[in-house]
Amino acid sequence: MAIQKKHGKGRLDKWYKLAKEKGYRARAAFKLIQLNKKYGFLEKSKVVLDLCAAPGSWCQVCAETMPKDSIIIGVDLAPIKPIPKVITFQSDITTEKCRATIRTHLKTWKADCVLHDGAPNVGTAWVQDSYNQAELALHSLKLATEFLVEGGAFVTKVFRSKDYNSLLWVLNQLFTKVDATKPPSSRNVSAEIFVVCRGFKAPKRIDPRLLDPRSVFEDLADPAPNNEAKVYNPEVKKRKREGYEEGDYIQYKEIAASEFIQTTDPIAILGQYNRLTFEQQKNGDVALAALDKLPETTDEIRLCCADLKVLGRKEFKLLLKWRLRVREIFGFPTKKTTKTPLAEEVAEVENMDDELRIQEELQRIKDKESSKKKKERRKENEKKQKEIVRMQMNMTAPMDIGMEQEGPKGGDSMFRLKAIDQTEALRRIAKGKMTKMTAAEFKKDRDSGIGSSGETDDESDEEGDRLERELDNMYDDYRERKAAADAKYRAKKARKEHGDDEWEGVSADEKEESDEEEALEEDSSDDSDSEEHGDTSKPLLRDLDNTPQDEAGLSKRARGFFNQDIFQTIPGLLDVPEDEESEEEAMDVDEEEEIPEVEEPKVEEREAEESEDDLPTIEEQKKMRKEKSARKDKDKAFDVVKRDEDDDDDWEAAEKKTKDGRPNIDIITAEAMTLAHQLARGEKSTYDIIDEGYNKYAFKDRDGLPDWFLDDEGKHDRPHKPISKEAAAAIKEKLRAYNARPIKKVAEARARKKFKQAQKLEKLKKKADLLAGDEGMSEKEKATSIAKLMSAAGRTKRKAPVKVVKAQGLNRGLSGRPKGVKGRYKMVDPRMKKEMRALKRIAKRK
Ligand SMILES: C[S@@+](CC[C@H](N)C(=O)[O-])C[C@H]1O[C@@H](n2cnc3c(N)ncnc32)[C@H](O)[C@@H]1O
Repeated sequence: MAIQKKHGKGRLDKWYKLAKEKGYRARAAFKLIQLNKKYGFLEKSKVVLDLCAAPGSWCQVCAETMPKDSIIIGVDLAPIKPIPKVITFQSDITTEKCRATIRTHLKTWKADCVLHDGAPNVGTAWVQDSYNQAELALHSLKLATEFLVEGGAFVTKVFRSKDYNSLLWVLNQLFTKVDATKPPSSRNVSAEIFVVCRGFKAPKRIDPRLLDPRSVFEDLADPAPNNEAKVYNPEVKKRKREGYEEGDYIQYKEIAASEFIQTTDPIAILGQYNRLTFEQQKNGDVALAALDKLPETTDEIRLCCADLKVLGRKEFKLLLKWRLRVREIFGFPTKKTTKTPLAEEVAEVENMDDELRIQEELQRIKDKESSKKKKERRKENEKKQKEIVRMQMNMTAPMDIGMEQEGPKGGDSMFRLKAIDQTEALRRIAKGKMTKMTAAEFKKDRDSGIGSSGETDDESDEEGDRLERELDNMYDDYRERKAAADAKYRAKKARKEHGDDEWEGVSADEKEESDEEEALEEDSSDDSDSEEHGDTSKPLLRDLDNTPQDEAGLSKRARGFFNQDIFQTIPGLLDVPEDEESEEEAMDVDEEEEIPEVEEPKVEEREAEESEDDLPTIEEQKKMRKEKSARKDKDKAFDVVKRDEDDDDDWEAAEKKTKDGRPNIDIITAEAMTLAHQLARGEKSTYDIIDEGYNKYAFKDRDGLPDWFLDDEGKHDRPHKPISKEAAAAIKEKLRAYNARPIKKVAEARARKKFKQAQKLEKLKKKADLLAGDEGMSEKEKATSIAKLMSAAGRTKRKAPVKVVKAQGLNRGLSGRPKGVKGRYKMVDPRMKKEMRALKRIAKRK
């Protein structure tokens, strides 16, 4: 593999050529393109500050990538040729002047992104180069902290050197995300690396030391770590032993043992030095003399101190222990006495401790909670387990173990599958897995030292199966009992007993299915109704039969049907004991009273209302027309009934479906009425009705017939049951009453009016009471004031007259206020006006 040349033509690599081709001023453009491709910070930015921008390829990329009308400011020591849409100026980014110029350009704006690709003049010693680079990066960071918006991004170039970590540490303090990367277009031979920092924290106050190169790269880059508490780590030792420090070319080094005692970084000493010496004469150290005399300074220790390079892990530990003991004797701070001797320097460590403490606390709470939950679960499981055993021994009913969930009315929940399903344990029972699961859980608990269960999985399985079977049986039982109480079911059963399974034209299977469906439907529908359930079937039966039946054996619905005038002539149909009847009457009256009575306006009144001023609005007129046509439709349907009065046979022609295809309920009701009438009068027996069911329409051979034919047949090929005159009259009456009812809107308006009047009256009453109770007034005064009050209340406020607007020309068919009309207005249709006048004329003539 050919090694890339750093100088001469070796520089002209593919990126160089590509940059030329694309018109970028430097190959560096691709570094930004690639960084942005990875982190996408440019697309989101509206303001960018490019520090050390010459010759300007990064500015070019920014102008291309950022949204239109973005602000791009480029600064460099060297001049930058103008770039469209980019502000450039010449300045040293480390100076105050540069900062002020940027401020004048940005005004009050903040940058979304600060870029720094600065490189100091290279060529001096490598160490110096890298330091300058790091320093320049720190300067750019300083500018970034001033101009960046919260959450903004900062991209800087650094060289991997000993200052790199310090810089990274500082960046991490100021940004939420810090990533170091080397884009593909950056030469491998180059030590440069790019750090992309996102989510600027924008702290209100930044410690100036954080941005001061001297503190960052001297103090922080190589701080004396507090290794007090650290256990010996050979890795550390190894790292420290690597090579020689700069300007440190002495191979053999020794240090006074007292230094080792006093230092905060004993591991560094152990790694860097060959010997810990006790030679006092040489050092004249009092501490060393004391140390030398200490009984803790054993021969073994002295031997270890003599040659540190040959020591193993065990010996290092021995020396560290000795140091701690001595420090205690000498009264130096140890881990026991103080946690952070360099509290000021390593303030972050303190924060870390806080964080750790919080985390520990959280973890402790979590553990406590989960153990509490476990305990509860275990208890619950134990309880259920016991109950299941008791149940198997017929000592208890399933609901005692939570199989039953109280319904909203404490209802019939024993077999409400949904409710059962809500109980996790029961879901498991239903699957026959509960005990298995429980056993497994118990086992798990037992393993973890919680709970106990002596059951095996197989036993649990058996139990589960048995429970499931029991539950199934009980459910079947319940359905049987419930269905038996159902009138519908009784009727079906009776049909079955007669061997009339095909009576309804349904196969036995289908019937069974529908029966089942019904049972399920009842299940759910009866849930809310029933009040009790369970061990006794009595309340269940009573609840299912909840449809109130009167003494005549009729349900409320049936009573409503037979209460129609048509049946009044039939003696004994609705006979009930007198007291009960009167009770019911009273109830009816009450019910009637509750509904606001709405009087039907007399024809004259209506006519009076339809004076010129009160002509219906367009909307009302439309509605009225609709209603009129609906009434006409009804009348048409009613024509059929009319015909009956002339000729009963015409009923044969009555259509059971209206034009829109819906069943003609009036005809059907009339048929039902007739049938009921006949049954009630004893003109027909149930047997006759069943017998009538066997007719030519009951059996149809549809095989091979086209759909259109079957459709047509379905519509017309039906039996037409007779309708009696009484039934027709009843329906007619019903329709008349229906037509006579005011439209909903009118009824509502009247009810509103009534309500307001009542409110007004209430107020008046109160006022009159107050006046009457006023002792300072004579009786006459009271009477006159009350009379005044009454007359004032009687006076209605005169509303501004309603303006009548004729709907014609442009106004016709328009909804909303017509142009140039203020206040209340009414749109009238002149055509409607004419029609109504004509109607009046005709009525007069008649
Ligand atoms: C690698 S070039 C920048 C290339 C640039 N990003 C581009 O795409 O065209 C490094 C630049 O840093 C500039 N520079 C170095 N020290 C500087 C300082 N203190 N203030 C301003 N610019 C500086 C140099 O003049 C040089 O032009």
